[in-house]
Amino acid sequence: MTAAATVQDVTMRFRGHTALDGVDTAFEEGAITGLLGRNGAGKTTLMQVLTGQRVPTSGRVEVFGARPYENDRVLRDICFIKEGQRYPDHFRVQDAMTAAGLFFPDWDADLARTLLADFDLPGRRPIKKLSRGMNSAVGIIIGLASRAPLTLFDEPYLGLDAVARQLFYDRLIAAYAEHPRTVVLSTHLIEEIAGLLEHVLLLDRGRVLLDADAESLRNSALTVTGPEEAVQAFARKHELLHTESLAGRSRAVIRLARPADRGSAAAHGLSVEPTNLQQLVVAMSLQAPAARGPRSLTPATDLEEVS
Ligand SMILES: Nc1ncnc2c1ncn2[C@@H]1O[C@H](COP(=O)(O)OP(=O)(O)OP(=O)(O)O)[C@@H](O)[C@H]1O
Repeated sequence: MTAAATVQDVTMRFRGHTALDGVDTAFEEGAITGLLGRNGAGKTTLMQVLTGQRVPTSGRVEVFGARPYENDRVLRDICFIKEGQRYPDHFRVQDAMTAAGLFFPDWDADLARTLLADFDLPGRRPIKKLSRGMNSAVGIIIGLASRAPLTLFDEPYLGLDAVARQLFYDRLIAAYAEHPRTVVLSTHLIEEIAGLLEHVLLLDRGRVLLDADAESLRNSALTVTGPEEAVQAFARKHELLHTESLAGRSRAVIRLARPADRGSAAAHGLSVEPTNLQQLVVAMSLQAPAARGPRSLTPATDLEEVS
């Protein structure tokens, strides 16, 4: 794979708190990666180090072959859309589009115009008078029309209704099909975006819990139901992520040792359903703390100033 961005053993400490803890990963060029994890898992922090907004305490970050910090050549190729994006007070919607057009070398003005109409955004209205959802739509339009080779959306939906979110997903796929680029999308609405993702990076308390392509993930997890003992016998051969039992029957989310083992659940007398991405992420995130034990406190000597 060709990586648009690589993150090597990156740790980011804030005062008394480790937001990223030895993160190793790579973002494949031309793929859509879902950056998932519970509140405080480190998603925004990872996006900040990728976009040169923060320098990690240790480790190495490269985007398009170079460090992103204060590197204009690299930063021009990155668009980072955050939740609740702020704009200068006097900006109208059209001013935000014009400013973005000046900044991004690959800006697609036609696409921006089409998207303004799609999202029903009045170009002349001051941004500070927009509703919360309309404000989010401005960011989404800039992200899509930037055609930036690395585009990151950090939970960009604040206040966006279901119709507008669907519009975002549809337009993202269309824009991506026309001009493939590297997209990183962080969200808690996992099932809504599951179908868009080619890769999944799941963080938990600053560490990578899962880094896998979406297709193999879909094939590797399943939910089985049956007599408690039969479920346990099956689970012992694989990885048990989550289980609930009632009156001698169990339902378990399992990560298979090998995708080919999928059929063997029926041989154990179990009924099988597919596990969706959200169930898998929830099961893995719930399991993680017990497996790892409590996070140790950061030594005082390692503290970093909080900005
Ligand atoms: N400037 C800062 N100073 C101190 N701690 C910080 C700072 N920025 C982030 N953190 C802490 O780092 C951890 C990771 O935060 P981050 O915003 O990256 O999480 P997240 O996965 O994006 O969460 P959410 O899904 O809630 O947006 C949190 O515990 C947060 O409180």
